[in-house]
Amino acid sequence: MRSDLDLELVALTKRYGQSLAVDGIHHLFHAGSYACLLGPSGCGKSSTLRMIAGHEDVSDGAIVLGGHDIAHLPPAKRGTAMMFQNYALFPHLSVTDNVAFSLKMKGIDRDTRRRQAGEMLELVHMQHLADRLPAQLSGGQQQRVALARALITRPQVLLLDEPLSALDPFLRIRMRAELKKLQRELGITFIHVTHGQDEALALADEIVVMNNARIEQAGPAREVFNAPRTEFVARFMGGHNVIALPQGHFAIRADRIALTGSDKGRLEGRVTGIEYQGASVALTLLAAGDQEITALLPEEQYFVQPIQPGDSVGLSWDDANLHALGA
Ligand SMILES: Nc1ncnc2c1ncn2[C@@H]1O[C@H](COP(=O)(O)OP(=O)(O)OP(=O)(O)O)[C@@H](O)[C@H]1O
Repeated sequence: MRSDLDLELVALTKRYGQSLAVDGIHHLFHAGSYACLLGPSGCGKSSTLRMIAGHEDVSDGAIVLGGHDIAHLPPAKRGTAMMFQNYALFPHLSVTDNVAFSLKMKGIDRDTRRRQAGEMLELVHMQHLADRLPAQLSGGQQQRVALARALITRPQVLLLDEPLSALDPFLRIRMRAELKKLQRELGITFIHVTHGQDEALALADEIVVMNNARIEQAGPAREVFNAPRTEFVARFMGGHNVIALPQGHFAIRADRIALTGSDKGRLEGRVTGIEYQGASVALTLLAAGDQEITALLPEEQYFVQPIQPGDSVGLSWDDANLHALGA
């Protein structure tokens, strides 16, 4: 169902001189959803986000929010707000003044600014550090301030450019849970750029996979992971094999491949590597046609009858787990 607060990209294009960074993409971000723009470095995801924010000129196409093309409005007039990768806090301003900054620019009086900044800081659990300077905060705390600063403008769409990349792995996982919770509480649209598959799977209602300036596949996280439509998506999302069969190329999840006797499988493979991963064991195999295949076995199953490098085994699967790949 479409809503007035959906954000729609229509043939959105970005050229830097001769080079095409975003190639006429179309997409509808549903209001109130958490979307992740996912893709390798240089695929055009930050350019897309910056065009939505108004920090980059649109070369062609439209960005429709609330029924209007916002593509040529100044950033503050779009109904969007952006949280930057490096947080971009003003070093000489206190936490409260950083958060209240955009209200000051709008000429809102001091008491109202401080009250609203206080509410935002409460939302991100930072009210107790309201008087500190950015340099006196940890990376995670700076990120919360940056979030509060973006949210104080009451955007319909919050844009986040690699918001977790500066954090250590432990904090990253904690903050990602908080981002998700915040998005649910606020009920606004979040569009989050990342090159991390795990991050996208953990956060997104919808994943938009970009490659070479285009959208390669978009859909619910589970669908994009389970049913990749192209070889690029299968390989980029990870956890899949791409196998060539007489009928064509297919993706199949590594944990959907079973081992049988060497003469009983659909393919025969020679074990080239074994990696213990805790809950599972990853076997790397070489099958006919030099195809490298990974089979992920539950660890208790592997240890009943451990297999050694050099052994030949049969590989089998249920055809329902094969996903035909386009070009
Ligand atoms: N200001 C610029 N001038 C010229 N080319 C640019 C500029 N910004 C980006 N590009 C080019 O546009 C393409 C897309 O860049 P973009 O930053 O959107 O990709 P990305 O997917 O966000 O990459 P990353 O994950 O590395 O940030 C790249 O080839 C990049 O080199």
